[in-house]
Amino acid sequence: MVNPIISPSMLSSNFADLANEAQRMIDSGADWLHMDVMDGHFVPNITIGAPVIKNLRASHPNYFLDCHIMASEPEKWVDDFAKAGANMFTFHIEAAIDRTAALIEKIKSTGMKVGIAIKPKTPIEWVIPYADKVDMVLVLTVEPGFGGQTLIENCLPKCRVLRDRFPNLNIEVDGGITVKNIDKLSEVGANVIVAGTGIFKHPNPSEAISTMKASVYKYNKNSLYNKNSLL
Ligand SMILES: O=C(CO)[C@H](O)[C@H](O)COP(=O)(O)O
Ligand SMILES: [Fe+2]
Repeated sequence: MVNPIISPSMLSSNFADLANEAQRMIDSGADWLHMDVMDGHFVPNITIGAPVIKNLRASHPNYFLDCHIMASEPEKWVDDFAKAGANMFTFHIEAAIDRTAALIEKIKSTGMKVGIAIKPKTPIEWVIPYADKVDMVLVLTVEPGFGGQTLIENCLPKCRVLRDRFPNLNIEVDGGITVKNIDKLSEVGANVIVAGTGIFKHPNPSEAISTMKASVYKYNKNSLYNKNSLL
């Protein structure tokens, strides 16, 4: 298995002060920074693109930028994100169902890590054929597009299916996760935790991050080790 990783969603930060907000999360114990990229077409919202990643990379060379690409044509953005300094490029399989293998290879060829994301209503069977070819699978636990939604619990069995079949896979969960429900995610084998509202709106973000990390350790302590660390 792999390491517990906490990746605060910068969607909940003050974008006008992004560099300081990112630093605040790292100082609070974040392992990665989750960057939500929305194109206004795949999802009904627009956020940031590669220029923002480039500026954040320039001011903070060592941060792991975990880019969640909610775009209808993910292949269009691979080179821009690679040049901008993204570490992980996670695309939605719903946007690339007929060309998933080629897209995985394209992302790998740039040196970025590859993730595949699935929406709540997408069956887990769609990603199983690719799970041993990528660095991470992202199981969305809300409909993508907005922060601050409620966790959809019927997404959780997908993590258990993946963990049982792929003990060394990074399984990321994203949407509606807080210190109150983190144990449910840890219990089904998720090891990469994204939280926006659950960290930024917590009175003590550093405490929220350490509570989430402790939960992942607690439920997976017999199988967690460093071998496949992405850091
Ligand atoms: O991908 C996302 C939305 O599409 C966000 O990463 C996610 O919703 C995080 O925000 P919150 O923790 O507030 O739900
Ligand atoms: Fe996200």
